[in-house]
Amino acid sequence: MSTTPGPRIVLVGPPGSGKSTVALALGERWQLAVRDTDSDVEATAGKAIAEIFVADGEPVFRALERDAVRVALEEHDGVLALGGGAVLDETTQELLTAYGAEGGTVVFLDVTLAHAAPRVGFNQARPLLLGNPRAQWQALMEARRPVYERLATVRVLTDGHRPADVAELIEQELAVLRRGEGNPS
Ligand SMILES: Nc1ncnc2c1ncn2[C@@H]1O[C@H](COP(=O)(O)OP(=O)(O)O)[C@@H](O)[C@H]1O
Ligand SMILES: O=C(O)C1=C[C@@H](OP(=O)(O)O)[C@@H](O)[C@H](O)C1
Ligand SMILES: [Mg+2]
Repeated sequence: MSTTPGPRIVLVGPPGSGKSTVALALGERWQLAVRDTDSDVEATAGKAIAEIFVADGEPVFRALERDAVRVALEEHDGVLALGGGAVLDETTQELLTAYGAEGGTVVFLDVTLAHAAPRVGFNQARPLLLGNPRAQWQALMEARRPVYERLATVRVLTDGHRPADVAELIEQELAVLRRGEGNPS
């Protein structure tokens, strides 16, 4: 296993890719603590994300999120799930690039619209998807895909896999990478 300081693994990807759920599955599988920056932001703000968007606006949410990611990368050593848009922040991009370069694992949980749609149900809990949720999701995925791909050290397509199976796929991918680097697992 990696001796890189910071989280054992960081999950990125669009809403509905399963970051929060797969983080819990990985935590269970590896017996590691699980942290989610969306929960950290809600705890700091004392309100739900949708409420922050409505009452304070997206820029306030993004600033809270930037701080939450920085702190979690510094002090969390288990499984870390980010919010889907966290990677758009430049500081966060720099931190994740450095983390990856030092041997950290950033997994891009990929998913197609057809599989993301039934998962998120496109309800009120995700304020960015209000209006025309499918079109919004597609537009944000198109804009973000290059960023997810650039920052990730591993990509796993989650279509048709249950969360526990995605956790297993991630473990398999990491084992393949370790073998490629000449390290016995
Ligand atoms: N691989 C999966 N297959 C089916 N449903 C999933 C999968 N991953 C997550 N879900 C469900 O989809 C919803 C959104 O998952 P979540 O983990 O919150 O995604 P994210 O954090 O990436 O937005 C949840 O209801 C969750 O139970
Ligand atoms: O994609 C985004 O910009 C967002 C994704 C959400 O997290 P999930 O990706 O965990 O749903 C949450 O951070 C917020 O609603 C904004
Ligand atoms: Mg989430």
